[in-house]
Amino acid sequence: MNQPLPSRFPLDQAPWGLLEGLKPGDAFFSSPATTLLGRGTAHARHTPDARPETLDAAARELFDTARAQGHPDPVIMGLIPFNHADSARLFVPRELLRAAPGTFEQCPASAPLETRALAITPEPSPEHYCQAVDSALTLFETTALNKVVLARSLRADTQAPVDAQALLKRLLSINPRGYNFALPAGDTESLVGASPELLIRRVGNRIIANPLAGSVPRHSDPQEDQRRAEGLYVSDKDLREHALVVEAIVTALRPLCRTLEVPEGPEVIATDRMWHLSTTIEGELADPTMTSLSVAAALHPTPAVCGAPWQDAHQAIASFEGFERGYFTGLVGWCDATGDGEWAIAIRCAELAPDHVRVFAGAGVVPGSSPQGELEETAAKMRTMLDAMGLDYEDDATNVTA
Ligand SMILES: C=C(O[C@H]1C=CC=C(C(=O)O)[C@@H]1O)C(=O)O
Repeated sequence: MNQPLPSRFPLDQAPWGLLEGLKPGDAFFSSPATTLLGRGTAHARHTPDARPETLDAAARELFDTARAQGHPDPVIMGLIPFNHADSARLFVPRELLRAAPGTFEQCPASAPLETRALAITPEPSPEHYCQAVDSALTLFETTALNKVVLARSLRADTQAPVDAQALLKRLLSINPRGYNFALPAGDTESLVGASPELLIRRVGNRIIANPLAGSVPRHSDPQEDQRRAEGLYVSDKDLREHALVVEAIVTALRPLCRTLEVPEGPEVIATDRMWHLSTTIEGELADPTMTSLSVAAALHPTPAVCGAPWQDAHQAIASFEGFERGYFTGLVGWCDATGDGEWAIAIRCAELAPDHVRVFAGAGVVPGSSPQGELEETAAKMRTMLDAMGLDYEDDATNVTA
């Protein structure tokens, strides 16, 4: 299922050429299956909330409006927030260009950006984060909560706006096989990232999900790096953390699917900075009219970004995390008028604003987690974006006394 999507659209040019055309206000999404550049906006909906029914209704309206105005084959691109109470941004681009996937590896290597930061502020502080993990560990003993994903962010005030196109080029040269994206996230903001995680791809009645959970930072020494990957395979804590995600996705997909293939155990995959436990689940939809967006909305948020049970985890995040996630740990992707599409989890990403950037990362907390371990995991995850922007930041170890 990682071969190019059978395209009903002409392939306009090589992927790299597509990226060269990215302008402020445009939307770019590349995956192992396709590359899309949405130029401008023909029709948009900023939904009042991100509940599945609201998203479905907004998508139907967008397709109807686009067709009524003469668009023969509209495609929706968009950002869906973590929180169901927040607004999603769905839009049909004025012009859509598509390229075949997979040739980013042959593209010229791009250097990291040289971002000048006036100040870098952790929001919340490392100390607050460690206390949040500690509070979650207490909840495991006293409530039904089994897992919660706790996140934090860094705000870097910048002298000049970070260039989304240059940042994407760098991300594609270090993560050519991931889900790389840049989409407008506000009047002057955009969300740019290199996610390793596919929530759902639909091609006809076939679907594929690729949840990740259970992680360890990579190491510059190849032997130690290998040792860490092997350790992840047998880490009880990480396998439990992973199993909860697979279980939730399988439970949500079963009623939607005629067939579902679930491997017995996870494999280990690498990004530039992390090793992750990964499971590829494939199935055949029972109702082939169900769109990629509807399937994504039915699954979101999985315990890879929220926790289990869902309501308890959501409550713990609202009580302990101390910042608004917005589109971070939401969804980014596209859906065409036949329902085919891809929705990746919006992680390993940064929000770019004219005078600052905000980088995010979260980590799954389960019984057996340690505050320091999760702090280090989130620091390592943030490095993908910090390195690409050329920003230096280390948590101040003296702050961290949970
Ligand atoms: C929430 C994030 O990662 C999720 C996805 C992969 C592995 C994860 C983990 O091992 O904790 C998280 O569930 C993030 O990267 O910010």
